[in-house]
Amino acid sequence: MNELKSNKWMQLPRDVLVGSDMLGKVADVCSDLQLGRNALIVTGQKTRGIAGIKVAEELEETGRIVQIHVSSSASMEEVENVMEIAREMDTDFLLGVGSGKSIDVAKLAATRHNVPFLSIPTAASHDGIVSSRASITHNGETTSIQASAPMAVIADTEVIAKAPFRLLAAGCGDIISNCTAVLDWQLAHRLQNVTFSEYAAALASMTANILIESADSIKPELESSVRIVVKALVSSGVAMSIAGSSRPASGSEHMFSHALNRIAPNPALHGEQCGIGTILMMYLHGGDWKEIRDALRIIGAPTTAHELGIEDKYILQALVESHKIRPERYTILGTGITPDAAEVVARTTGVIS
Ligand SMILES: NC(=O)c1ccc[n+]([C@@H]2O[C@H](COP(=O)([O-])OP(=O)(O)OC[C@H]3O[C@@H](n4cnc5c(N)ncnc54)[C@H](O)[C@@H]3O)[C@@H](O)[C@H]2O)c1
Ligand SMILES: O=P(O)(O)OC[C@@H](O)CO
Ligand SMILES: [Zn+2]
Repeated sequence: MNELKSNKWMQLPRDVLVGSDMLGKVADVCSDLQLGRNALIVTGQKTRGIAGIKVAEELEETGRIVQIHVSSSASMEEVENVMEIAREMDTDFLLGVGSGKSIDVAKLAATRHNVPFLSIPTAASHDGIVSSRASITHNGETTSIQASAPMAVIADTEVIAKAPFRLLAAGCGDIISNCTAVLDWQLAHRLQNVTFSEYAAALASMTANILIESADSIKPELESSVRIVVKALVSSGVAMSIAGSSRPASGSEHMFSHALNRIAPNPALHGEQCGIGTILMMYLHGGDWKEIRDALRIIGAPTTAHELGIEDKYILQALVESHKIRPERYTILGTGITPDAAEVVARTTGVIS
């Protein structure tokens, strides 16, 4: 079935807060959304101290009962653990406080337990902070599962600016990947009559282009840089909601990143891999891959396998196998590229040397 035809329900966050000291607004947001008394926070080992405890305290001050669960992985087992705790404490809502993994676990557990979910990222490393999808590992395979969109996104720019800059640069890679995702979507529309949304595609492309033009404003430890990136991630998330699919923000470059996650012994960050995937796939599209590479370089995101910390052989293997990741999603990779063609694209773009 056409992956987009059945999706006519656009789910968007109701409240989006981006700015300094926004963690202090969490109780106001819960009151605004009339969220009830029992709250379950899913956070990470590191991010518990960075934001998890502060969020719990803010909620407790307004008389709410709060439980914190520290999650170590984005696995289905963890989602089930969290659902069990949610049942036991009869939680009214969940909060994902931390990086992508904590947010995904909380998002899917909340969806399955049928309660609202708030997304409180401590890093702006990808657009999952706002999307209605959760990337969860099950039996060794990571799949992107449909979930409810967060009721609210609370992005504290002060907290995010203190996170390692590598995470913010990765978020930029995830946004820039909209460039090839939209080209792939247009191609699939022309060749396979896949449903295409002009609005979603225009929003996704515009978001990536604004970020490319602002590349020299993305600097470490600056809240103004964080604001640019978070707004772009929100915008990409809205594009996916309009489309009812990740199509406007995920094409062949994401398939390359997903393939690397399967193949490379130590994969890099999602957004870093997608950024390099965008250079490679833009070359295959015959587009301006140098513009993509230069923007990533200015930002300080990796543009080579060496900077990614992944051996050249895994890059080549991932390129050859990327088309198998999501066979129903037609992209520039078509039915796959040969090992020698993979070597040409990777060497010409300087991804491998
Ligand atoms: N749901 C979606 O639509 C979607 C989209 C893209 C990626 N993902 C998934 O998200 C996950 C990747 O997320 P990620 O890139 O955030 O990586 P991650 O969740 O592995 O986090 C990376 C590291 O950043 C640290 N961190 C976060 N905030 C910090 C801070 N303020 N200070 C110091 N350290 C901090 C974490 O502790 C962690 O060690 C993957 O599982 C991926 O599949 C989901
Ligand atoms: O559907 P996927 O490929 O998981 O993509 C979602 C998100 O990473 C897009 O930026
Ligand atoms: Zn992504």
